[in-house]
Amino acid sequence: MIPGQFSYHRPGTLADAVKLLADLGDEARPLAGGHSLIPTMKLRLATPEHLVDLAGIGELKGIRRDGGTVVIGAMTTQHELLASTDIASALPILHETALLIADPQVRYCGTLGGNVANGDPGNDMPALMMTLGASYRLKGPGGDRDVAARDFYQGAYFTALEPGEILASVSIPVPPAGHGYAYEKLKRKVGDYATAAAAVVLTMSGGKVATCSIGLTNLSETPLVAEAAAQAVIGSALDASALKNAAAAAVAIMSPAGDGRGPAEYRKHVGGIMVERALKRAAAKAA
Ligand SMILES: Cc1cc2nc3c(=O)[nH]c(=O)nc-3n(C[C@H](O)[C@H](O)[C@H](O)COP(=O)(O)OP(=O)(O)OC[C@H]3O[C@@H](n4cnc5c(N)ncnc54)[C@H](O)[C@@H]3O)c2cc1C
Repeated sequence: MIPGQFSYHRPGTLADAVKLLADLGDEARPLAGGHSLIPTMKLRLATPEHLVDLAGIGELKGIRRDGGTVVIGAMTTQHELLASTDIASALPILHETALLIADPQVRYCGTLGGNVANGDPGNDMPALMMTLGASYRLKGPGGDRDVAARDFYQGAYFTALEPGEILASVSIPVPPAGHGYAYEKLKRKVGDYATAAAAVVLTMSGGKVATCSIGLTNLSETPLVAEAAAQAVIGSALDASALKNAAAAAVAIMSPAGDGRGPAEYRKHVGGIMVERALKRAAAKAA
């Protein structure tokens, strides 16, 4: 459980970090909270020769409102998300989801940027970011670009990040006032990754679902957007048959691996239940 040898770098600006990563090449990795990368290095599943610590870069921190969007610096910790009254009021589902990640010790160190950049299908934030229609600002040697969260995840631990690019911030459109939301996560014990989880953001009008977005965590090698499941409830009063149709449409796109959290069929089954529960709870919260 001792990592291989590496050199440690601590740039003070984002520009310096980008330059370092470009100069050091393939064997360099950004280090955020270290709560995924360091355990992976201890298991020798990753053996980077250089770690570029982003902790000293002030421009990667903070939460600010920009019109109808909340912009969150990549190095903002999950604890800081939970402490933010802006997040609690504008993006309550982000508060709810952050609270379901691991335990306080992990949340003090783990960052939003590290959580979404890692490409781990078990992480909770990626599916939520897809549900909310978030986009990621990437900075690299070739300049800046914005990538929609929905286009970012390409395979397990495989994302749209190009070599040398750093995820600088996450921009999240604020859902309309009165929206309903829920993140339902089944886990074996407090602090565990999801066996299956579903995020729902919806609006209701006249007792019927007007808009709906559904995301799924740890039910495939990437986070998923369940488009057909959302379509199955739009226009309905969320009666039993609409809920069943939505769950079935979501299950149809799931392809989890069987692992210590259960066989694939079990995880798909409970994934459908998470979708139903999240829809019901979100609708009950909608104004
Ligand atoms: C015991 C335990 C339980 C956990 N349970 C959960 C859970 O239930 N749900 C959950 O969602 N997470 C869970 N986590 C993960 C944790 O929440 C962190 O979010 C996660 O470790 C990644 O964030 P980090 O800041 O630690 O990133 P790091 O570990 O520092 O980095 C992770 C990866 O992302 C890259 N990276 C980091 N930041 C950037 C950036 N800005 N730009 C480009 N690349 C970057 C790194 O190079 C590395 O490859 C758990 C972790 C532990 C140790």
